[in-house]
Amino acid sequence: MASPIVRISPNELHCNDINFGDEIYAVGGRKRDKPLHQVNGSILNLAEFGTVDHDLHRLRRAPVGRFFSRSMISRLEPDIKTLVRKLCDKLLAQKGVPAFDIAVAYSCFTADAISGYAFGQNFGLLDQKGWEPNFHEPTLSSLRPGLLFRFFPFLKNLAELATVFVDYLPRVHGPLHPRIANQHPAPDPADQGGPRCRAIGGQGAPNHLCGAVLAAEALGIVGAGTETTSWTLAVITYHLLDEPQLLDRLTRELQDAQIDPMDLPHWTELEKLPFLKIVIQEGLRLSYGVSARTARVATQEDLLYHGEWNKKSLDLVIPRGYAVGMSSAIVHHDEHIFPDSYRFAPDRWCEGCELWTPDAERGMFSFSKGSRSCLGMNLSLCEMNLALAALVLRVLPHMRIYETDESDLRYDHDMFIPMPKSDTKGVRVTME
Ligand code: HEM
Repeated sequence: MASPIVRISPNELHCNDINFGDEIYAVGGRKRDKPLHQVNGSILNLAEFGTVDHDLHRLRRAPVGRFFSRSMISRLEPDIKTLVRKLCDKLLAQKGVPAFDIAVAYSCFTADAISGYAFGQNFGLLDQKGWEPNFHEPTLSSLRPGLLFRFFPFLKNLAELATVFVDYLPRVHGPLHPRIANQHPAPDPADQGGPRCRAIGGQGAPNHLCGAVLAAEALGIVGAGTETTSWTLAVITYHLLDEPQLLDRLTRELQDAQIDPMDLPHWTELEKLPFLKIVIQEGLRLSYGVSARTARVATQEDLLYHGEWNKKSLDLVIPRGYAVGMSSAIVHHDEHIFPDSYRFAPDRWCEGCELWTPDAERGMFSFSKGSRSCLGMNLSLCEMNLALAALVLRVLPHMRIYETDESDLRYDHDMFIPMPKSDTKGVRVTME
């Protein structure tokens, strides 16, 4: 068995021990940078997501984070309910249409939700006739060169060409730039960067960066808010259709609670339904969120690791300045924490049930942990609770899996988000 701490490059360690997770992904003022090599893989260096420095990250996250609290998401809830109804109506109207990828359909829903919130006007992807264009493909295209950028970061300057080619970009990418520009006009040069720019870019953000900072933040939020939630919904949908007894059990729970899919209750009420809750939890576990190893650098303290290896005690000092990371795609398949880990088994989250282990909650890394954990968790939970309740009652009884098996969902390679095998045709379904 490999050591729980393994050196994976001259500057980085990988950790496979959940007991050390709270040290790596610390909170409470313990500073954690992101390694430069890691953020080099993203074109979002100006957004909070791609910010190396702990303090600058706090400065950038605070103004955006306010919009994603539970109370702010509750104010957004009526818009999400409207989109859920549109999604269900549109899926029901696909009767007789050739098989389509349900992950792409869900991506239209999540992209409309986050774009509407970010820009005040959504992309309208659920209003178009089919599922094309969508934000799915553009997101994958922007993630594809990530590894190349890590080693040759100067190549990222090519992304600047997007401004020149904005009119030739896919229809959903093109409007992004002008939309941001219109809503956030360039600041007065006398205004030291402008209040909005300072809020998002950090004190002292130079004027010329303002548009770029806002564009990076917008792209980060729309990108992060689209593919993650939609993939979790697709994974859950596949398993509910593949195992009808799970769908029956969830349907019964929703019916017993008298949930009306045309007049959904508050998402926080849905969250109280025990089976819905663990179905979502299990979907999050098997969709991983981010599969990449995301590392943190403790800049002000050495980290002391105390664990066990080969039945002997293992004590290590990880010097400050050194990157250490974990990956949900590995942790979520730790058989000590999640036995029979590839099986979709919601009951593993119920204390005392088959496959339950006391470490399960602590072993959940889908939204990451600590000061740089997912900013959009509440939005995502709101979307998933509302969408699943309506889909189960209205749509899934008419949906069938089409020429898709588990190999079309299973994690095959990492593109920051988890990717299935390259020749998959997606999680295809038909409507009857
Ligand atoms: C199932 C849904 C989602 C999952 C599993 C998920 C997962 C994650 C993870 C693991 C991270 C940390 C990445 C890292 O360490 O580099 C993250 C960060 C982030 N997520 Fe999510 N995410 C989800 C949905 C969303 C949504 C709906 C939004 C919408 C705003 C969002 C916005 C963000 C942002 C802005 C960050 C960067 C936070 C920061 O660096 O301070 N995510 N997410």
